[in-house]
Amino acid sequence: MDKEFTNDDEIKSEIINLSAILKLPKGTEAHVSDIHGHDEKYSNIIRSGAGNISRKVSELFNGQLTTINQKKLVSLIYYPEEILKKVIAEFNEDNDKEQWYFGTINELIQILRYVSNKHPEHIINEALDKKFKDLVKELIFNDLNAEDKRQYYQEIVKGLIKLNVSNDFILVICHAIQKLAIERIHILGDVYDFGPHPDLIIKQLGNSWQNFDFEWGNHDVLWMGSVAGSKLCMLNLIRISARYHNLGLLENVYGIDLTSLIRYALNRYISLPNFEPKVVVDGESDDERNIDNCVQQAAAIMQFKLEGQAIKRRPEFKMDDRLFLDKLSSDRKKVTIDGKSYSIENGCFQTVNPAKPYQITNSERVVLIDLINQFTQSKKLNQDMRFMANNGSMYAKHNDNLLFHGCIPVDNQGNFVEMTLDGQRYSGKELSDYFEFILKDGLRHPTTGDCWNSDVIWYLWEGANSPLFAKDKMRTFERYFISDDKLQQEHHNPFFKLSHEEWFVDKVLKEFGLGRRGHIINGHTPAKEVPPVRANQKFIMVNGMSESKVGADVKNYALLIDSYGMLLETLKPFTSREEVIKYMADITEDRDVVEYSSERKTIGDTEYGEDIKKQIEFLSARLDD
Ligand SMILES: O=P(O)(O)OC[C@H]1O[C@](O)(COP(=O)(O)O)[C@@H](O)[C@@H]1O
Ligand SMILES: [Mn+2]
Repeated sequence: MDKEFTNDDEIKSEIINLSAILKLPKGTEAHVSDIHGHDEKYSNIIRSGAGNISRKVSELFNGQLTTINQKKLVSLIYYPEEILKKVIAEFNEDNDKEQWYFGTINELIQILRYVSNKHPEHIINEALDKKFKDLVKELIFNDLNAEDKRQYYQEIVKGLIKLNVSNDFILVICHAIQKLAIERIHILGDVYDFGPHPDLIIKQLGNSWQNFDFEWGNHDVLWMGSVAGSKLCMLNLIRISARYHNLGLLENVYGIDLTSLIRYALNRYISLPNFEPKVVVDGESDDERNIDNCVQQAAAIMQFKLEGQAIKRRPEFKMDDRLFLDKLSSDRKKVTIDGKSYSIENGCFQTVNPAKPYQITNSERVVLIDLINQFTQSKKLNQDMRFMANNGSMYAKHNDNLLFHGCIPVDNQGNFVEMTLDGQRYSGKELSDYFEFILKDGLRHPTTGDCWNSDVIWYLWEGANSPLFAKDKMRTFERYFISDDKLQQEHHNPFFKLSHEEWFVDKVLKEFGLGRRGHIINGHTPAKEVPPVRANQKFIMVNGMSESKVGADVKNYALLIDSYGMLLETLKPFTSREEVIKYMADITEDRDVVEYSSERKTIGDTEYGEDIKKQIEFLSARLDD
């Protein structure tokens, strides 16, 4: 309890206040996923309240404002700085401009009032910039349409225009609407990957007004694992960064000097078609493409070697079928897999010693030591990864719902898969708990040597029983070198097939101590052909934003849970901030009700409400003393 009370009256007043909060409608939660480092896309989601703001606007103004005027209002709320400039520049007459201010401020105040009605006054106070706090509150708590108040309101707006502060006033209201539209944001993994600025997402969250939590994704683990000292996590991360022309993030943001790696890569490798970076970036030079290509090869080969060592060190991971370097033919043009010989296309195995294929060379060792020291010591990387670790978990339970990135590994019958790790058997919830313990422990005790923590953290990236990877094998080797569709295919854990069945969802919820009225909400897997809502509305797959990786035909979603139920927002493909502003594009393409109850949920029905009830009990006990 933070507050100090000096007398019983103060305690009584607090009890009354807290009891009243319990009766307010439950705040809106937003679930998004797979941001993959695209900060502008993330910002677009936050500014639009994950679709909640346009919904509020249409609820309020359908029948009053045309669709185009609603659209203009909505984009003003999302990007007030830019849209204001654009709109104001279009007025020739002062009178028109004045009328616009009158109308717009009135509409914005109505929206702010609407999104405020769920929040206790102290939250509204926090959401408002102190510059105009009293004035805005005066307006939102009054009915401006009442005859005697209209005059009063008009004088206020006239004053704002006369004193030339109406733009600032609009900014304050728009920002407050953005803040109050969502109470908590759940980020279902893969904040990091190939996108240009995951660091800016972390920065935004650091200043976040909303409550938030991460449910880590497999890519996040690569980044956290690198800081914990896992060379395998680091090599995968570098390989992917080069593949998507994103090494600049490491160099410019995280201060990792890649000189030794680049020099080594250019020395030992020449560009190959199978290592062509997967994106073409405006203004990128041939030299840069060559670097991306060769670095990818250098990282891939070191990865395959160190993977071989880890697989042999850890038989319990059961990954022997991922050992390839000892199955190359002597001319390195063929590889034997499951007794069958396959042609290697564009191999780059010149540093692989046939006698000791998993041994790294001296030059590789020098590069690796340089890099892993830098990764574990980068101040900024440490800060951001600790932020991810401290605000995240393998899964979260929130108001009866179970949230995670990928899956809970099961067999075809839906039995939780057992793994023996460090002499103990784990499955289901306990397996996830164990992985979380190891990841956090690894970050608390970073070490660049080959240790248990590092190996387990790497397993989380690509092991068959990793809840975050959620597939059988990561076919990196096959996808680079063997042109055989079947061999390149990765198969999802049976969890996904079973996720259509209600009994199975109930079973998973039970495993995590949750009841049958809960839901499973996850990300990771783009819903291409399959519906995102399954198992009698108990399973919702929110794949937020990975269309840039898997193609534009994949739908993006955000799930909103408010006091009435659940809404699935189908998000429009995001191009860029400039385009969104230019076309005044809304975020939502479609909106589906997943669950609706006319009986509104209150804060009293939530976990936050449970905390408040405990506080009330505690305070009441003090009164009885
Ligand atoms: O498209 P790329 O760059 O080849 O990456 C494919 C790899 O990414 C993964 O899909 C993992 O990334 P996601 O978590 O974003 O799906 C692997 O399963 C797969 O091998
Ligand atoms: Mn993922």
